[in-house]
Amino acid sequence: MTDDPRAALLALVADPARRPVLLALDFDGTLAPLQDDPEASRVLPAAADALRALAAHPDRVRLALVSGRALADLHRLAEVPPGTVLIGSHGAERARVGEHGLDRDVVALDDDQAGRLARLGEEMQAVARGRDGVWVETKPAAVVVHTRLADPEVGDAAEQEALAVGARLGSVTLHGKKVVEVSVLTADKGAALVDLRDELGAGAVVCAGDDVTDEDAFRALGPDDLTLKVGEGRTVARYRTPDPQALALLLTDLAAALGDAESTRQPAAQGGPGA
Ligand SMILES: O=P(O)(O)OC[C@H]1O[C@H](O[C@H]2O[C@H](CO)[C@@H](O)[C@H](O)[C@H]2O)[C@H](O)[C@@H](O)[C@@H]1O
Repeated sequence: MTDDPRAALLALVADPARRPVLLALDFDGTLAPLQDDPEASRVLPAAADALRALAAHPDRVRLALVSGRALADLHRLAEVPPGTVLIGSHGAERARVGEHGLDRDVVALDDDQAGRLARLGEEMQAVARGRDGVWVETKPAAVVVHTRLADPEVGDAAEQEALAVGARLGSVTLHGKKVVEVSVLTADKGAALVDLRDELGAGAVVCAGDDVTDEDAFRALGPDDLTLKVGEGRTVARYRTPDPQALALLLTDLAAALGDAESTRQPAAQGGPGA
């Protein structure tokens, strides 16, 4: 078995027995380099071009973004091609990108969940209050405390308090990169990805991500799938690539390989030269 993710990826997608391959990609830190301001996050241009090219081969590859972002944010910022499935809020939200908008599921909270979400919002605002660089993001089923802009000791103290709030009020608490997210639902990226794979009848999954929540997705997959950690840090993923730029190159190579396969097939199918 190779340690080269490029060779493994191209071999997997070339195997007719594995079609279609579900290409499931995290957004922040994977397709989009991390930013101080989450509103500034965008898919790298080379990766965006590759995704558009890959979307032209739905018989070979299906695209999904699997993110912790609220679905509406993910759709607005990622600008992925029609046909792409968006999994947001770490699996709690899902939609498919259409030509004219989102075909989406709605998050339904019961009274207990809605009540805990409201209290989480209030208590997390109290955690951030008076701490420079600490701020709160609200999602349909979760509240997030961000500390990337804070001094390390200020951020660490805020994260510890946020974790304690999560232990009291949350169903799931995630401690990611300079972020504590508390959800009132029990979704995770792994369960959402397995559901999507089964629904699509995918022959294999390629999954890339950079943060601790992506480990849920890696763990949920099998030895015949391809898991790819982006960047440093402990992982259960089989392969590693250094950064989003390197991932964009892999996607570019994959799109080129599918394009080449298409262009070598077409002349014969259309009665072209040599037919
Ligand atoms: O699952 P992901 O697509 O990786 O989303 C995880 C979280 O991403 C965002 O926060 C992270 O990225 C920000 C922009 O680069 C960065 O400023 C922040 O420190 C990171 O934690 C997003 O704001 C969260 O809602 C997502 O859960």
